[in-house]
Amino acid sequence: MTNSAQSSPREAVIELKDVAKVYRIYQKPSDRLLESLPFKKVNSRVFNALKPMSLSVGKGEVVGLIGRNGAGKSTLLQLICGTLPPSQGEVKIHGRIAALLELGSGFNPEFTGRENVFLNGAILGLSRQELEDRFEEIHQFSEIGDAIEQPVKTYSSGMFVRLAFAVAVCVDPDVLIIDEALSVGDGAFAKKSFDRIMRLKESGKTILFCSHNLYQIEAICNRALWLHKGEVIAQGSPAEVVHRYEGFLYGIEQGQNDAPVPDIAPDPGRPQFKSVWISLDGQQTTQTKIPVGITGESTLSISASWQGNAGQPAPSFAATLHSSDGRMVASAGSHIDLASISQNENGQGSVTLSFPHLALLKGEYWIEIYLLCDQGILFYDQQIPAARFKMQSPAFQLEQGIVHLARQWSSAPSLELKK
Ligand SMILES: Nc1ncnc2c1ncn2[C@@H]1O[C@H](COP(=O)(O)OP(=O)(O)OP(=O)(O)O)[C@@H](O)[C@H]1O
Repeated sequence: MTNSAQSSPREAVIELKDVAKVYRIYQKPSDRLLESLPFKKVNSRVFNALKPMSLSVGKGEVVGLIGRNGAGKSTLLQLICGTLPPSQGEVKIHGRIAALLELGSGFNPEFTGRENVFLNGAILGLSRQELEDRFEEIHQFSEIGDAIEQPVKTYSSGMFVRLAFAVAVCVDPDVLIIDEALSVGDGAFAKKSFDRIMRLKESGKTILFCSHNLYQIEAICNRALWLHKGEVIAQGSPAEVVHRYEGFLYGIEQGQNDAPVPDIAPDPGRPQFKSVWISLDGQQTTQTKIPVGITGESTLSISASWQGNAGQPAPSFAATLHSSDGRMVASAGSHIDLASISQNENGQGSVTLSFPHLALLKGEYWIEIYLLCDQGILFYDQQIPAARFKMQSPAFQLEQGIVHLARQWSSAPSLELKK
């Protein structure tokens, strides 16, 4: 892992050399105009949204940008897309770049959806004929129906996203840039979009996206880049970078660093939890905070029901177990364990995950639960915490740590141990 410029061994499709973005901040908006007048002195200060950085992204790489709000992720993506000019340095892109940045950016509000498809496609370098050939696919993908003939200023934000997404993925881009777009749109569309992104990834396209969803970064990317206050703090394998970043966020929660952690907001329209219940040794409890202690012999079960979308694959269910200091002790996901999850034709289903002989040592714990897409990457809903409980393990009273591991001992009255 490194925090300096990193060049990819693959053929580079994105190259940034010493690129920086500086904003001048004025006390009043009118000061910006006044400054252009000769001999007029106004108060302003310089803000480094992105400090000088170099970056090389190879063909077929999927790079995830992480960092807190205001870290410079969108700024970096906009510099790469060319929608923002750098204050210094050079940006080189080899190939066609399609981007999903701000909602509706690149669309002319007065033009119809159809006209915007042609305008956008032309900007991306497609000929009229190529666009005519692809128009039906784009229209179908967007699912906006007759609204394609209406000016886009009449569109809802959902319709905007659908059309923008359809254009971006159907124009056969070499590079796809996505600013948190994986989390927009309703359940069925988000899933379809996500599948399309995975297809682009599998076909060797280069993808750059930013997300606050660290699990998604680890699951999809082959490189992660952590930005903080306009600077690259670390880049390298997603598992390592996310681990370091999580440590930093954990420091924030403990008051050692300086800001709250952003939450993943569930979107309406996506599969959602309906009810969650906990059972101890088969006895259902109505409380999600179990007041009594659980011993190392107990079986703890967590059950959940959900309302999903009819005609969509059943979601995946995952749970994480945390100790009272916030550390994740264990996790389980139906997509990892290849557990079968079923739902009815109306998209309703339920699941129970049991931990027999819960071998945790004394202390307080909590469980978080998640509903994800069938591949276990796209988040639909979460409950944090879903349950809190206290372990009492009289049998292991003096043991220290978090978990009681099954063990065997051997000893010999000599210096030789049996192999
Ligand atoms: N036009 C502008 N003028 C001045 N400052 C700006 C301008 N645009 C962005 N900034 C500042 O640059 C910094 C980086 O912003 P950016 O949007 O890139 O962050 P981000 O990491 O994408 O955050 P988020 O996760 O909230 O989207 C922020 O402090 C932001 O306020």
